[in-house]
Amino acid sequence: MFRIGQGFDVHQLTEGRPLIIGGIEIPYEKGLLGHSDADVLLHTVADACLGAVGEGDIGKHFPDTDPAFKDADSAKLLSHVWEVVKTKGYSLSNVDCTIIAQKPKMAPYIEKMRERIAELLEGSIDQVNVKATTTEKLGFTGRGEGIAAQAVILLQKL
Ligand SMILES: Nc1ccn([C@@H]2O[C@H](COP(=O)(O)O)[C@@H](O)[C@H]2O)c(=O)n1
Ligand SMILES: C[C@@]1(CO)OP(=O)(O)OP(=O)(O)OC[C@H]1O
Repeated sequence: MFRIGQGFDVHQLTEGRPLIIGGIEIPYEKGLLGHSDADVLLHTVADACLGAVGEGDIGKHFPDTDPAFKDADSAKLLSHVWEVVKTKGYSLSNVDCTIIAQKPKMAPYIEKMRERIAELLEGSIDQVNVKATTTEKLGFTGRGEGIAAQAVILLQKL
């Protein structure tokens, strides 16, 4: 039995924060703003996982009003979500993600992101795809005001 889920997330770019995407710190003049470390890609994957198993979204599991999640490592949040998925009897078939960012260039970091996501979802790198696109300078991503990410995941019953 298969279950599909999709995720979408956006965080604002601001000065004075590290840029962490897919569990990887990327050298850049700005970082993403959030209650947690604001890892837009791991949040998106977590939401896709929760969607696939009908468990709501990360805001339900980790409220942004809870001080426990202030500056939280999103890898830990995704690991917790993955435990929920496993408890329901599912394993990873594959996940496909897109980062939407005008800058910086993601290409040098994509393989490391795939490795980290595969590790967190207890799969192999060939089960994880990460892409990046600009929006050709259009919209909030194109103006460099924020970064968005989306993901589609397929889970299979163990
Ligand atoms: N932040 C980004 C955006 C894009 N890339 C890579 O560049 C390719 C071309 O992007 P377009 O938006 O012009 O289609 C894209 O396919 C990615 O390989 C990137 O590394 N980082
Ligand atoms: C991750 C959480 C944790 O408090 O906070 P944020 O970093 O603000 O990220 P968001 O994508 O808005 O999701 C809400 C929260 O679950």
